Amino acid sequence: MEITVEQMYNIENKGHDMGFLKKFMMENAGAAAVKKLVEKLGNVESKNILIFVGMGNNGGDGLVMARHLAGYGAKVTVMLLGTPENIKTEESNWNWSILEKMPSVKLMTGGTIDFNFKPDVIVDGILGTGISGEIREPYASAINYINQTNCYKFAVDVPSGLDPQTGETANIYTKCDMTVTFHKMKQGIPKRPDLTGELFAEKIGIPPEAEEGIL
Ligand SMILES: NC(=O)C1=CN([C@@H]2O[C@H](COP(=O)(O)OP(=O)(O)OC[C@H]3O[C@@H](n4cnc5c(N)ncnc54)[C@H](OP(=O)(O)O)[C@@H]3O)[C@@H](O)[C@H]2O)[C@H](O)CC1
Ligand SMILES: [K+]
Repeated sequence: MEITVEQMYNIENKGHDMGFLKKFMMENAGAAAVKKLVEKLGNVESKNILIFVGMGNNGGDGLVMARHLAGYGAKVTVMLLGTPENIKTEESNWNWSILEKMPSVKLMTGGTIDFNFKPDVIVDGILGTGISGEIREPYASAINYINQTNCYKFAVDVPSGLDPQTGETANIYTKCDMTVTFHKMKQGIPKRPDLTGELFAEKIGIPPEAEEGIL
């Protein structure tokens, strides 16, 4: 079953109100994404994994992935596309704070695209269901870097720049090898298999009762 982005936000909010906090959804989303990525790649130990993180909860999912991937022994670098004080949500901030206590994860901020290593894997945690309009900097430079870099690319929830509701693309967008969306498939995502690559919808523990009156 495919649902609308509006339905997804309503289900998220109802689940949160039931006590299954967005922080728990984010944890399960990041964990599910890492499970699929590691299943696909096999051993990620010592692999250079570069995670681009937007300032919203798509970025938050990327922050959770960073922590889990460090646990698998990957060499993780997080590029926050802004400054930590401008992280939009409490649940994203919570995960950023954990990473600040983890020397095993390299944190970069501000969005200046300049790395002294070639990534084996890039994770696109830039934009998800909160996308609106032309892609602004530094998100645009990050998307261009991802498309210009030859490595395995993984999209969190949806390739950034692809509208998960309509399946239309913004002025620029990422082209990925795998996409993991959460809870249920959003209507626009399956329209662009050329951008999503292998596509999965993973459950993240939202109570089925959170869909009552919405689906
Ligand atoms: N569905 C679920 O059960 C869960 C979903 N999760 C993840 O949450 C995101 C949606 O998070 P949200 O914070 O609502 O939105 P995004 O992170 O996608 O984007 C918002 C940020 O992006 C900026 N933005 C928006 N459009 C543009 C643009 N064209 N150019 C540049 N920047 C843009 C926006 O900035 P503003 O200034 O506009 O506020 C925000 O900073 C969903 O996709 C999932 O990944 C939960 O984490 C887990 C459960
Ligand atoms: K994304």
